[in-house]
Amino acid sequence: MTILKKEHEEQLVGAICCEKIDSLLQQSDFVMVVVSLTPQTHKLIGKREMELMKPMATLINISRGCCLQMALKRHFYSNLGAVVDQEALVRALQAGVIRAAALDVTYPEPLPRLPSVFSSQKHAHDSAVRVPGALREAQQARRWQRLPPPGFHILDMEDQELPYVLIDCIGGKHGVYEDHVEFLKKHFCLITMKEYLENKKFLGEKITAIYMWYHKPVIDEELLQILPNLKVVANSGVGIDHLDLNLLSSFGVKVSNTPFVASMDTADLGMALMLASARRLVEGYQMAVSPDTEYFPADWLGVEVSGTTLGIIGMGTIGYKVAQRAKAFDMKILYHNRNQRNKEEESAVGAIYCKKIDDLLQQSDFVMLAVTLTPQTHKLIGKRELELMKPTATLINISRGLVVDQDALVEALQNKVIKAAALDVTYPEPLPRDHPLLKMKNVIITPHIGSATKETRRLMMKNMTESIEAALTGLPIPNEVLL
Ligand SMILES: O=CC(=O)O
Repeated sequence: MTILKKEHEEQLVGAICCEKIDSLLQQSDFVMVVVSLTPQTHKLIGKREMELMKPMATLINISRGCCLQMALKRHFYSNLGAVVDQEALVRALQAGVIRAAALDVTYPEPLPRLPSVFSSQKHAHDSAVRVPGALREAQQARRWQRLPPPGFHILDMEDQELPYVLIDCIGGKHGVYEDHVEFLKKHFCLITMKEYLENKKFLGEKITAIYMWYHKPVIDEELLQILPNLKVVANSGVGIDHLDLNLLSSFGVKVSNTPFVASMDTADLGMALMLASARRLVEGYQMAVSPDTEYFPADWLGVEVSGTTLGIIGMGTIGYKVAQRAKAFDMKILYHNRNQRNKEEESAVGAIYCKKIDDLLQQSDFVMLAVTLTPQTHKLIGKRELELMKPTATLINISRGLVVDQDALVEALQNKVIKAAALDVTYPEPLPRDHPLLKMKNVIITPHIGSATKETRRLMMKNMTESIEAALTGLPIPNEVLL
């Protein structure tokens, strides 16, 4: 807040000083508490402050939950304890005043085991302090399933003016999000797979586009044969490895994807996986909430990220955004890519090109995979490549599971050829529940969530709409995937 007084320091990091804490609280999506605990900062963030925060905001505390000296001298500081008023925080989280909290510090430490809102709530096994927002979203998702799909009327005159676009279904686990439907219905007459199957002959002739939301509906030759007027498949996300581009092209069907909107979120997730793996976040969380924890051991260590070497394999839009983020962590950045980036792009992030992937593998502390899955990148990282990596290195995969030879990875982790892995993607997805990767402490796995944020998914939907409209009016298709 008030520490960055000098203008040049502010400019260096692009920080804006808020003289009043209130204005910071009101504007921030994430509020990170980094102050020392003093009598002045004691319970600096209380009920009033939390109520000033956005309902979607997250409070992060890496300063002090409690100060040992103060705890010891509790009789002197009977009303001292922490920078955050923890009781107020619990109430704020329970009431949905703020979305979430992420705490490296609490008072006391560890928190009392049971009963405690931090360890005893219904969803205490989730990897975060309770998040009322997430509960709300789950309830909403359930509500979607209960609602009948929005009506589709073939005879509606207004609908007939709109292009007929095939979707898989609405709502549920795999369907088009219900809150996207209002927007989509302004542009298209949406036909669900179920409706199409019930009226194949009529609708087959009318459908001119497929809106492929997370790989659904599945497109095969049989479907293409029944859709003679199909012009375009708009695919959500970046990866198109689930599509047979040659087959689509042989039917004269164009394809688009949404490579740019998903790149920031995917790069963020790459960083999150790298940090979480290095700092053993998942294990740490489990220790913090375990009913058996009596003290926090001082010999429980992770490895540092700042100042180490990151090797990025695949320097496309996502890889480059990872590099931009890693630069802020003072990392040495190596990259391997089919094509070398130009000098300006390289120096903007301080990245060094490795023409040979082997050089990158040998030098990196973290190897991050951000390539597209193609026949050339299929099992790009196998036994040989893993053996080239440092025994202290971590492999992070935010691209596609099949870029890595998964059996070789299991073996490398078991034999300590490399230290750890953090994977957003595997094959298959999800992994069979008895898969060895699921049992390893040095492996973090997330459920393919690179682009899984509300805003990005909405932007994706808008991109897909633009691509369909362009294709149907004969305009150049934004983000057309070329063979
Ligand atoms: O994996 C996600 C995507 O391809 O966008």
